[in-house]
Amino acid sequence: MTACEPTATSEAAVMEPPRAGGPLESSSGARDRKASLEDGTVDTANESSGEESTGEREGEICAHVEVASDTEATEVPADQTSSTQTVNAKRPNSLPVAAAEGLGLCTSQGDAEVTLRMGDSGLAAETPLTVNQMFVSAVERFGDYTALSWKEGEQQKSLSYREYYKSCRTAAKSFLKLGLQRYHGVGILGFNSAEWFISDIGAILAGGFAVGIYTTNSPEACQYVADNSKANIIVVENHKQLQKILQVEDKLPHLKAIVQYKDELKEKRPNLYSWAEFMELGRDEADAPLDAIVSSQKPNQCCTLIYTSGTTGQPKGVMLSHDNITWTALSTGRHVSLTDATRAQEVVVSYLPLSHIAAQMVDIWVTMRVGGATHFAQPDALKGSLVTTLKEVRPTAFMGVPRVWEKMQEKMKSVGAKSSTVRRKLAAWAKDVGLQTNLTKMNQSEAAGRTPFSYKIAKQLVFKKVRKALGLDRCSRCYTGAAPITNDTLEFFLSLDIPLYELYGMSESTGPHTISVAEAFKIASCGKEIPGCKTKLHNQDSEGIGEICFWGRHVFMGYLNMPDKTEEALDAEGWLHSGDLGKHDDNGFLYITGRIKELIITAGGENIPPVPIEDAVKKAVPLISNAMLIGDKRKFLSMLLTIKCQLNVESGDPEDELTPEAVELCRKLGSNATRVSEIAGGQDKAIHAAIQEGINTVNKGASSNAQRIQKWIILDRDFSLNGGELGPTMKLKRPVVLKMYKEQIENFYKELATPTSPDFPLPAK
Ligand SMILES: Nc1ncnc2c1ncn2[C@@H]1O[C@H](COP(=O)(O)OP(=O)(O)OP(=O)(O)O)[C@@H](O)[C@H]1O
Repeated sequence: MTACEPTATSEAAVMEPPRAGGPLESSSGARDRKASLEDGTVDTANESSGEESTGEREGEICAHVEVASDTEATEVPADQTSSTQTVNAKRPNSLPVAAAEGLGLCTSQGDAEVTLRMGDSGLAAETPLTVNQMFVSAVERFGDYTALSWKEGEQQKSLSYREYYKSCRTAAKSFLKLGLQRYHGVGILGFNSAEWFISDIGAILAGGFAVGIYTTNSPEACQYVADNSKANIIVVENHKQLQKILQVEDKLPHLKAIVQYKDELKEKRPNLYSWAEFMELGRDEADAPLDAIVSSQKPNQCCTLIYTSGTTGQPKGVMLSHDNITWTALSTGRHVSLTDATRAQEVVVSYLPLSHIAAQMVDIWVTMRVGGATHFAQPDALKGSLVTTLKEVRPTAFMGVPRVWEKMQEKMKSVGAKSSTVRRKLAAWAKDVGLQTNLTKMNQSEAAGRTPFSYKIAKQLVFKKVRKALGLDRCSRCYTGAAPITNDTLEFFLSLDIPLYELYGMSESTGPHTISVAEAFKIASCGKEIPGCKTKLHNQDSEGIGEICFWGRHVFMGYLNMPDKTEEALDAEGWLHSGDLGKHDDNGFLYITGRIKELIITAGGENIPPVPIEDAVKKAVPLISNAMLIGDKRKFLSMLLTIKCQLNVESGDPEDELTPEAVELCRKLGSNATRVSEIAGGQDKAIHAAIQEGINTVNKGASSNAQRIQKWIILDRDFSLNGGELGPTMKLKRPVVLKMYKEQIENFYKELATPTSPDFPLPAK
């Protein structure tokens, strides 16, 4: 397809993908990574529908941008038009590279339009839709099906698709009445709930941006997001979240109103509304102004901002277009073969932070595409109630970030450790059978298809019971993603006949880029691209490892008001550079091998990916909860370690008390410690010796002296979400940890002599 694809409301600018390493690629000079592309070190494994990129296409792109700029037809209320009119003016693209080459694939302006990356066949060629169009279609097909459900006390509540849509429209009218302007944010700060979804979609229908704010954000971090997105309205969950906004309210010039969706308002303030008051505002408003806004929206305009959690620096506002969302939901649903509600309704449990794209995609958008039902977990889901909810709801698909699966694994192990010898032996036998059978199936060897009898027995005696105990007995698809998971956890669940299908992507790719599925599953691989997307491995080394780059309609529009960062992320042809390293196997399965964005480059110039070393240490010393390797611009490597401890049930904060598993491990090592403080102080010789031994083992496997850990320290508190050391997907926020433990780190490097022995004896205190 080389022409604009007309949509129900407008024409959206479109573009077909460039061929990896094609002529356009070499036309940019500015970026380092281009040089190696020109060397021809490009993987084209997934180019089946790749088109030759030509100079003519550049011309086409310009033309399409102009078409897009000329197609504003619908009349929109006066206070909604100003930004849109700016779009219609032939504004130069904000990016120097884009401007120079006439590309319209990206922008850093919230009110701009981009060229859609249409393909000429298959899903990539599907007609682009706005969020409203997708929702209307869902209501037409699944109007009376349950869309959202939740528990209030002992009562079960729900909304059908028809009611859900109506509520979103009412919320949209209320937002407009409160003064929401086009392309301004509606911040949403709270735990997953129907109100969260309704605020999100209401904001989009009203022409604003839906902007999730992490509940763990400090007042200042909330302020940053609200200010950056020019939020006119902030929707908060409760009094606690309200206090954060009130603390920074004076510094938010665009803020007009705050809405609190749970609990009674504890105080009266002008422009503070309860949820009921808020919905009342829009209840009797006329339809016409909202309809005019909705029909003026185009698929290639921004509707959602996802703020990155800052594992690699200052949070950035990832601009997602209507098409990014509606198309990615379509492609993902197809890829994982979700069932349409008219045949059997899919059910998911919503509990992961909704300000993250993974949760939004799964809980809101993919589920809507197939008419599925989303059930809201309790706010204390991650503090322990999740499994209870899972057992009540029995989801058909379930997504957990690695930490969720690790927690389940730890819990199951500690329960298993307390069971009788016979039960333990039975479980060990069943797990062995489960692992072998699943690995055989995975490798599709000769034996595939012939399920051994022992597997059938293990399934009856163990696997079915485990699934039931986890609430996963109806769940044919269990996913992990958004952060790296260890092989240990993958194998643990595979041995229990629960294959974890891995999902890989970024906020900048509207969530998923690759997902493994039952029919194409390889342990430790993130699977293959969702249909209509392509991968390029940039600057490959001799092992075929290169930077993973994405192409497709899931690639974001750009970072809001950050042209430089946008230009860093997207090359001149529009390939999204992930900053992750990966390789393909012969069958096109993608494996993530590291993150360029967290590579340690020592003072000696050695490039060291920290995660494999950190994982190896955690494996060698199971007592360790988190490990962070230090060594960037340093003469040798050192490591910060934390110990597995209990979490406070209320706050989720790490406590001093060790987990039962950790206490037992200490016993085995000859220590009576029950608290982190007894270990962190350095007085527990047995534990120190065991950690040193584990580190020595890891050091022995190091490929060079520079890759050996020379010093380490046990910190007195585990890393946590609340503490700020971990992001919402439990990825380490390395810059935060570096800052928090600056003193301890400096102590590592104070000594004059550089230790080089792999058995460097004493840990720093
Ligand atoms: N299955 C996976 N395996 C390994 N790493 C993954 C996986 N899925 C996602 N990631 C990592 O997460 C990154 C995407 O993170 P995301 O877009 O969610 O941003 P974030 O958590 O907000 O952090 P940041 O602030 O670094 O952008 C990927 O680039 C990759 O490094």
